[in-house]
Amino acid sequence: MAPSLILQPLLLPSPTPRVAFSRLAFLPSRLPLSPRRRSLSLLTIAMAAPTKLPHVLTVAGSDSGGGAGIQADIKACGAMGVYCSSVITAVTAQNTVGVQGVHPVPEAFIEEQLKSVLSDMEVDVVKTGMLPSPGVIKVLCESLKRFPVKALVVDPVMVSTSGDALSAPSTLSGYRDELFGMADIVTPNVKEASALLGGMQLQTVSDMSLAAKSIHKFGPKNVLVKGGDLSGSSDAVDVFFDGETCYELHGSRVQTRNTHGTGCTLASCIAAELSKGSSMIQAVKAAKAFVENALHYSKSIEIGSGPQGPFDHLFRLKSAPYNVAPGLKFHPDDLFLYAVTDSGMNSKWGRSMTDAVEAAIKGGATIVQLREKQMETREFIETATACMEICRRHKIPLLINDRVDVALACNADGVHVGQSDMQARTVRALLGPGKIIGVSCKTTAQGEQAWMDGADYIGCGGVFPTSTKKDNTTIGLEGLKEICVASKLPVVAIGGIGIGNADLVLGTGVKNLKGVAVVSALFDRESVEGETKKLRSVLERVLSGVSEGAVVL
Ligand SMILES: Cc1ncc(COP(=O)(O)OP(=O)(O)O)c(N)n1
Ligand SMILES: Cc1ncsc1CCOP(=O)(O)O
Ligand SMILES: [Mg+2]
Repeated sequence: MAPSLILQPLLLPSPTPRVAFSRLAFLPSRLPLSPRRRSLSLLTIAMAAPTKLPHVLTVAGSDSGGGAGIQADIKACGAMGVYCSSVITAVTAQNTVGVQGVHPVPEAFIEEQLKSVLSDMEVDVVKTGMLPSPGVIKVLCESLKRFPVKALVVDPVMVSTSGDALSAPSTLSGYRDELFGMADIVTPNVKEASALLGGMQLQTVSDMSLAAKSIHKFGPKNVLVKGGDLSGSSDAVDVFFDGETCYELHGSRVQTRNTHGTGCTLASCIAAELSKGSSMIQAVKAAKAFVENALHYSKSIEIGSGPQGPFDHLFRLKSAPYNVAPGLKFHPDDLFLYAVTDSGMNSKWGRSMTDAVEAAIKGGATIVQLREKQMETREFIETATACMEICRRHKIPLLINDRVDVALACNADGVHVGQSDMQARTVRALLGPGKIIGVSCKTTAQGEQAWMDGADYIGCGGVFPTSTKKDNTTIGLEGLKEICVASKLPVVAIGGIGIGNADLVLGTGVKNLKGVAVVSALFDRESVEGETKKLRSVLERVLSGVSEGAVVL
C-alpha cells in the first residue's frame, strides 16, 4: 500500500499544456505589441499548439528477449508513428530457445497501472497480449468500462511460438465470456482459434473461415484468424470476418527463422492504424504489409542461437549508420589525393563513371567523391552502388557530394556537404557515427563549426580560380593556411589544383593540410589513370621534401 499512497498525488489533475498555451494566446490582445513582436507571438502560439498524438496502450507481458510482448508492441507502434504506453501483466524470462520462466504481476498492480495510464493519457486504442489469468481479464474489463477507449484489439495469446504456455487454460472462458464482447477485433492464430473453439481442427482456409465465424459469435465486431502456422500452405493466408463477409488476405510466406513476435506486432500495428483513424480493413491490410516487409528486411539477421529469432521492427539494424565495412574507418591520410568526379567531363571523353573511378584509383587516388549535380536520383543510386563495389574492392573510401539520401541508399562511406547543404550535425544524425563527413569551409569560424558538428575533415577552397564550380570565391594560399592553422580537423585543399601547382599547395607544409581534391585535372583529361599517376608523384615528391616549391612553415 505504501507506494500507492506516495504516488497518489501524481494522479491529481495538473495544469495541462492547453491551459498554459491559452494564457500565452491571451497576451497579444491585452498588450500593445509591435507588428513584428505580434507575429512572433502568434508564431510561438502556432508552434506550441498542443498536438493530440495517436496513442495505443498495450496490456501485455514483457519478453526479456525483446522480440515479442511489450517490447514488440512498443517498437511496432513507434514504427507506425504512434505513441505507445504499456501495462505489464507478467515478466517472462525468454530467449530464442524458449520461455524459461514467467513471473505474473499481481492483479491489483495491473489495475493500478491501468488506472495511471487510462485516467490521464488520452489513450485511443487498447491492445491486449498476454493476460495470464482470468482475474487479469476481469480487472481489464472493469478498467475499460470505467475509462472507455475508441477501440479494443485483443490478441488472445495463449501459447508462445516455442510452445510454452503463457496463460492458464481457465482464461479461455474469460476471453469468450467477458473480453471478446468488448473487442473491435480479435486476432487468434490457428492454434488459439482451435483452443477457443474447444479443440476444433483447423487444416484448411475454409476451416479458418468457419472458425472466424464461430469466434464472431462470442461478440467481437471483427475476427482475424492468422494462417501463418497453417501446415502445407505456400503463402501466408489470413481470414478476416467482419460479421458479414469473409475475406481471404493473401501474403507471401517469408522463409526465415526470425518470426518471433509476429503475432504481437500484427495486433499492435492494427491498433496503431486504428488510433490514426483507419477503418478496420485498412488497418488489417496495413498491419499485414508491415509484418511482411519487416520479415523480408530481417531475413538474414542473426540474434540468439535458438530456433526462433526476433526481427527488426524499425528497419535499422542492417542499415548504413552502423554497418561500417571493416578497414574503411576514416584516416586523415585518406585525403592525400582526393578524386572528385564530374560525369559531364567523363562523357565528354567517352567514358563511364565506373571506368573513371576505377582509373583514378589505379592511378593512385586515395579517396573518391561522386559529385553529380544533374543526375536523376535513380541513376545516381545505381551509379553510386556500382562505384561502391569498385571502391570496396580496392579498399578506397567513397563519399557522395550533397546527397545524404543517395549515400544511405548505396551504403557509401560518407558525404561531403557545403555551407548551403544539409548541416553537418544533421548529416551525422542521419548517417551515424561510423561514416565520414566532410564540410566545405572558407573561414576559420566555419571550420570551428564543422568540428563542433561532428565532421571528420574540412574541404578548403577554391584555393585557385576554377571554372568547375561557378561563382566560387577564391581564398588563395594565404586563406588556406589561415584555416589550416586554426582547424582542429584535417584539411584537404580544393579548387584549380593540378600537376602544375599541387606542389605549391602541399608545399605550404601546414600540419593539418593532408592533401588536394581535384576534379578537372583528373577527369577533364584523356587518361584519368595517367593524370592521377602524375599528380600522385608530384604530391609524393613534396612529401619527401624533394619539391623545389616546398616551403615548410
Ligand atoms: C573535398 C571537397 N571540398 C569542397 C567541396 C565543395 O563542396 P560545396 O561547397 O558543397 O560545393 P559543391 O561541391 O556541392 O558544389 C567538395 N565538393 N569537396
Ligand atoms: C567543388 C569545388 N569546391 C570548391 S572549388 C571546386 C571545384 C574544383 O574543381 P577543379 O579541381 O576542376 O578546379
Ligand atoms: Mg555541396
